[in-house]
Amino acid sequence: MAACSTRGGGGGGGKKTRRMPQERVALGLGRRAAWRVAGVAVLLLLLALLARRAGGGGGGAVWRVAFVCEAWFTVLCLLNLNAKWSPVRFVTYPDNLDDRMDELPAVDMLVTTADPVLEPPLVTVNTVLSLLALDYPAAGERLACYVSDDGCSPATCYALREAASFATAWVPFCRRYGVAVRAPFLYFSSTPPELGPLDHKFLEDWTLMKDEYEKLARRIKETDERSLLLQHGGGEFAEFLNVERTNHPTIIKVLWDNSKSRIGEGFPHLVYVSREKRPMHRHHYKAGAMNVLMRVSAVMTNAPIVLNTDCDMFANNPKALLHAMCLLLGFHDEINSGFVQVPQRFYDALKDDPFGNHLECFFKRLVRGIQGLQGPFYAGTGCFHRRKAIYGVPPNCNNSSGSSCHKEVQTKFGNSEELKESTKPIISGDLSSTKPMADVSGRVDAAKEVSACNYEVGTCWGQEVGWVYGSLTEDILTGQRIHTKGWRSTLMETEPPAFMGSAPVGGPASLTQFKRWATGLFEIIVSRNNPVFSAMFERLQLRQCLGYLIVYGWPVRAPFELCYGLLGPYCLLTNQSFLPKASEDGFSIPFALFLSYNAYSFMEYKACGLSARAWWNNHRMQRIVSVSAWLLAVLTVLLKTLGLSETVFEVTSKEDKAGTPSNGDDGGGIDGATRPGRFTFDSSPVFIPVTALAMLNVVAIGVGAWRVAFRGADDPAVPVPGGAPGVGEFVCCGWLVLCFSPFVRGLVGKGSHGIPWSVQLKASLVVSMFLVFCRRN
Ligand SMILES: O=c1ccn([C@@H]2O[C@H](COP(=O)(O)OP(=O)(O)O[C@H]3O[C@H](CO)[C@@H](O)[C@H](O)[C@H]3O)[C@@H](O)[C@H]2O)c(=O)[nH]1
Ligand SMILES: [Mn+2]
Repeated sequence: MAACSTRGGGGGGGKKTRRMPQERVALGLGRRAAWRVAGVAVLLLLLALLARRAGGGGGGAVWRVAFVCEAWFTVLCLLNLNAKWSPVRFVTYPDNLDDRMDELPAVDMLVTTADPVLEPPLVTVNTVLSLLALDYPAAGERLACYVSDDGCSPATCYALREAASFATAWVPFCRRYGVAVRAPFLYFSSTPPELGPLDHKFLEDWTLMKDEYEKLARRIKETDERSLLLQHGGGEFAEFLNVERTNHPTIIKVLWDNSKSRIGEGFPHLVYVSREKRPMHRHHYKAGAMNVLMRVSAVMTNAPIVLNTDCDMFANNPKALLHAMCLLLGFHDEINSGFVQVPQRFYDALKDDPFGNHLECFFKRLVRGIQGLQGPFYAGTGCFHRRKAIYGVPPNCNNSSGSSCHKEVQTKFGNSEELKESTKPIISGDLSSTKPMADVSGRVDAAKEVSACNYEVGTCWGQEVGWVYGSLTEDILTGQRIHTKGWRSTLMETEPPAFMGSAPVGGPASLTQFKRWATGLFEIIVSRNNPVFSAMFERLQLRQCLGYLIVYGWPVRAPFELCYGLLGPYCLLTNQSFLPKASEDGFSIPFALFLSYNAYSFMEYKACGLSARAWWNNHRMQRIVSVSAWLLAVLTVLLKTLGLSETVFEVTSKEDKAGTPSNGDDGGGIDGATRPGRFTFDSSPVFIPVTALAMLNVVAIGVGAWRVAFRGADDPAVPVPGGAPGVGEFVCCGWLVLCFSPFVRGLVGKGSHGIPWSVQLKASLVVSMFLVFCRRN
């Protein structure tokens, strides 16, 4: 690919002195020092423990296993220390953009959906409506919204068409009254805001809008695909007749062309895209869908900035685009903002994060830390990209448009003349010069050409260009590719949060999501995309690379945590120890480590404004996830590497809370037969290891206690190195039982709160095998 020299200046920033629309804020000196000292203290304790083990004192196989695991924990501690060393935050001031309103770049907003059952069309419709109603100067000319439907569902297409016509009233309503939440389901789930005594007109409009939304929601919920096709057969939905989800040509529908059917100031174009699918062809899940949307939007509107959100992540702050512009235009050099990521937030969040998937502490501590290096990871949704960076072009490089490069452009982007032409202004990097094309409807054929499933053959799409293939976590991998080219990224933290989505609830859904993430992350480590290569041979900074390794290291934790978790029960069962005795002076090291590590992570949650319960839930879920989802992910990838299986993107089910707004109960309380915060189970193998570990630890504590009570009775005085177990081993097992308490309760629970007997049976078998193993040793 074209190698470019780095020149300063350039980019979208102006040279005149202007009020800066963003400000970089570092953590106060005192607090930064305190965190560093605390982190170093934990690290020193780990090193002390390792030194003690290396210097003898115990011995035996268990000590060696413990040494290896603790060495790994020390590596993790070091990586974390590196990442969290100098945290940074950006504050944005959209008002300071006032004098540039005419120059703000066009934005293409890309939304993906994949399954009309797991992702009900009404959820997607709310996301799309919230995007169409965003505040932006000349929104009708500068914004366009594209929805990719991998489900190829006429119901989704119909829902979006209805949404477009609802938007003709909804968008002006939002603008007129400065509506705060522009996803109608959420807006209408509470009583109308009080605007003052004179707002009779507002109340009237509000009631009318709510009524219209309820009708829309009902229409969408009541359509089924079959009757839609029968009713409209041959008509508008004819293209969906006789198609299979995995085998169909491209369907593209311009549902709203602002240049044709304009009302008032207008609102963004809306385009429905269902890319071509063929059974023999690999489609690369979301990454493939995003690449098609990139090309379709390129030949239609070609905005230099691209916003990407999942179908359930609605815009929650009407000024989201303006805040993003503060970060995209607010630096003098484009290199600083290759992309702008919004921390994921969840609108229906259960109290205290019972499933450990709200990621709040992750974003506030780790990602802000990384922001002090090269910048946050790309998290898949709520992200503003420069099209140029997505095209694999390094910052401040604009020489790919010369005629000598024509061949190169073709191999990179493919054969479409329209697409090749569209890359020129993008690569030049001038955000304001790229005027969106007016005639969207006239571009459908060009768009179909670039959505064909063999368009990418022989091009750089999926590697050097676009979303990167080869991992189920295409997001972090694509972000890494961008950082590797030398770009930096920023985190956009606003109040209220720019986007809100839904987090999976319950054991099976949460663990499936964690498993998919870990599978994707592990796929990256064992591939040529490993960031260590990028740091060695390209422009990924070393410390940023170490930051990536923290996240990629999640699945690698599994074997170590599993072994470490087995040490306690093994020692209690075989009458050995892997920790110093309470009477020995070495005991103070693991004791202090246990206290200080937990105090440190507890303080992190407190500093993020989270409760003690949230800390505990996350700690507990990390232990559970490590030996369930992470473990299975590692096995899946190993099987894939051996060519025995494929990894599959299992879409998270999005609960349809976007239905007709509930009357009366507007506190958002979720009711239903299962209590939402409690762990639920199904017969998936992911539950077997933790169930087995929970059983094993309970048994081990029992055996150990029995031995203490009747000490010496019939114990053969085996001279085990390190001696019999002490308080340390009991604490380890007890702590694990506490962490696995949802499973301990699940052993006796009923319905979905109980662990299915098939899982219990398999877990008991595993436990029995372990007991036999212990007797042999
Ligand atoms: O074949 C597919 C599969 C998924 N998707 C879309 O991908 C998005 C994310 O899927 P979801 O099931 O919601 O996964 P999450 O774990 O919630 O998503 C996070 O993690 C994913 C990587 O595992 C990223 O792609 C997402 O952006 C990120 O929000 C959704 O909009 C889907 O419609 C597709 O378009 N095509
Ligand atoms: Mn999701």
